[in-house]
Amino acid sequence: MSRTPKPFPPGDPRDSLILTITCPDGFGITAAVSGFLYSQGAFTTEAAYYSDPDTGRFFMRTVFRSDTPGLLSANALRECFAPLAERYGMTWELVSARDRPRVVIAVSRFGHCLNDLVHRWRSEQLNVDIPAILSNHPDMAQIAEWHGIPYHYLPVTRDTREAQEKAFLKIIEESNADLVVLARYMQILSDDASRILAGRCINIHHSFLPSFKGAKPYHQAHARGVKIIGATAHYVTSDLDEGPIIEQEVVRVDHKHSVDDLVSAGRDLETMVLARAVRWHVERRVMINGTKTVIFR
Ligand SMILES: Nc1nc2c(c(=O)[nH]1)N[C@@H](CN(C=O)c1ccc(C(=O)N[C@@H](CCC(=O)O)C(=O)O)cc1)CN2
Repeated sequence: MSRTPKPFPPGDPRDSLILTITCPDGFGITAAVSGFLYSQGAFTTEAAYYSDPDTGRFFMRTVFRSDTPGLLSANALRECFAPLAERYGMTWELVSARDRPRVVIAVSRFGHCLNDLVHRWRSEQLNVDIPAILSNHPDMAQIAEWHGIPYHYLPVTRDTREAQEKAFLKIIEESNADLVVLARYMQILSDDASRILAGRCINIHHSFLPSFKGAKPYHQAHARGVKIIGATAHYVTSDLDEGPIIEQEVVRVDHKHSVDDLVSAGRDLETMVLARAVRWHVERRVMINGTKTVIFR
């Protein structure tokens, strides 16, 4: 099939398919994938690769138009691509940019991250659906009600922790959630919950990890006399605040800042960092690489 090199007419970027791949590194991977896409009549609009010398893993993200003449459907492409993927030991995913991941948000008493994410959803900055908001406090119910999102108040005490988490997970399952966001949700998930949600639960920690893990990081930072504070979005694992980091941001502080001043200075960092992490995750730009991540921004 001969084609004169000419650009494909511009269209809606949401009429695209996103192929993400990770596999053991080696020769010919990009050629094999690009050759496959070319043979299928795909018009590539974005491609990124990373070869990690430490882990010997290769990472690839390719975006191509889904509306080129003769291109197979996503399901048919998946069937055709599977043998090649098998040959290279690929872990891969092919999704449509039009897909709207279902995101359940969990919050406790600080609503700035929740409010920011819901606003970004409402203003179509985030191509997601939010089927539920969960909380161990009633404080944020009005935000949910205003936006017509079901709010599940799941109070927790030391004695009810196990039952509360069971209810938490049941709502996530019944919501068919693709992603869970802990938007300042101040409860530690059990090892079981962390395993169930592995790779699809993002937490915003209000410090520049690995400094000041755990509870009250601003109090810890103030006591230490730090000159910067930060926020970190990371995947949740059973090791508290040690999951693969997705995004971080920092701001300068000094001796004049009280703990409350640190909390205020950190608030906008937290919302910005979490919003970036959620957007990159739903756009399939984040790939887990052992204890770290590769981010194709
Ligand atoms: N399994 C995991 N669960 C959670 C993680 C994680 O990385 N792995 N991140 C935390 C968020 N977090 C800091 O960002 C955090 C939240 C809560 C605590 C904590 O000590 N909580 C106390 C109760 C506090 C309260 O009721 O106000 C507790 O759970 O006993 C530390 C760090 C979210 N979960």
